Amino acid sequence: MPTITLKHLRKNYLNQQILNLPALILPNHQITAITGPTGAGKSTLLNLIAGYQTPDAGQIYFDQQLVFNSQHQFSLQPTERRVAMLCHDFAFWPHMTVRENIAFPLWNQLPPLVVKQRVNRYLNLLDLQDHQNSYPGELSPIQKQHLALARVLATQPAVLIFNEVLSLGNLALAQHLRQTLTTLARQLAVTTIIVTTSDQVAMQVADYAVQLRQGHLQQAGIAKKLVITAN
Ligand SMILES: Nc1ncnc2c1ncn2[C@@H]1O[C@H](COP(=O)(O)OP(=O)(O)OP(=O)(O)O)[C@@H](O)[C@H]1O
Repeated sequence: MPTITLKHLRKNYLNQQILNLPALILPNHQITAITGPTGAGKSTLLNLIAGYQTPDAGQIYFDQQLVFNSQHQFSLQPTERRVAMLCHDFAFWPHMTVRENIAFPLWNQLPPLVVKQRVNRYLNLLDLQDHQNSYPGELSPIQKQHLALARVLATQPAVLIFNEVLSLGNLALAQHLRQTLTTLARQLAVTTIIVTTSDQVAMQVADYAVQLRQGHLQQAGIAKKLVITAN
């Protein structure tokens, strides 16, 4: 897990400042939660870290490696940052089997035998062996969650990010996904950043928590010591 260091990070939309973080360090804990009410800037921060959006100013480091610097217009692509996002809508390839969905992102990167071994490992981990030749449309909601996790974990990212705010359609399903994700992240030692509106969720699942309010840092520290504030 890299320690993620943000310096003088700013993001505007239409001349309105929506994120302003003079200095923030996300230490190399296993699970970090970014929390705060709607509009606090959580998704924006996640997207800036991942490289899906570009800051208006500032620098981002993963450990000592510079991944973004506004002064030199330098920005590593998300794949170069080895950041992967667990998609809330899962976005499977419907015409590919479960096995093919997990293998597809690996085909251009690894030799066929390694892909096969990697896919077998994650099929086993997520209890999907018996469904490897099924199509995503034939899976239960829980199995779809497991496929989404297997597919993203099989890429072995340096940082896995998940915006659970976008996926709260069904509370029981959302809880299952959060639980499975955090259990696996710890078991596999995958650094994970979860975005949530709930301070309670942050305290339950995370090691470190960053709380935002209106684009500013409210608190950052050990998740269990987060001071819960009214939204
Ligand atoms: N593409 C955009 N254009 C204009 N304003 C935007 C855009 N994206 C986000 N914003 C604004 O930036 C602010 C922060 O948005 P952001 O989505 O990062 O907040 P959030 O904390 O993730 O909220 P939520 O919990 O609802 O997802 C909000 O006021 C939002 O309206």
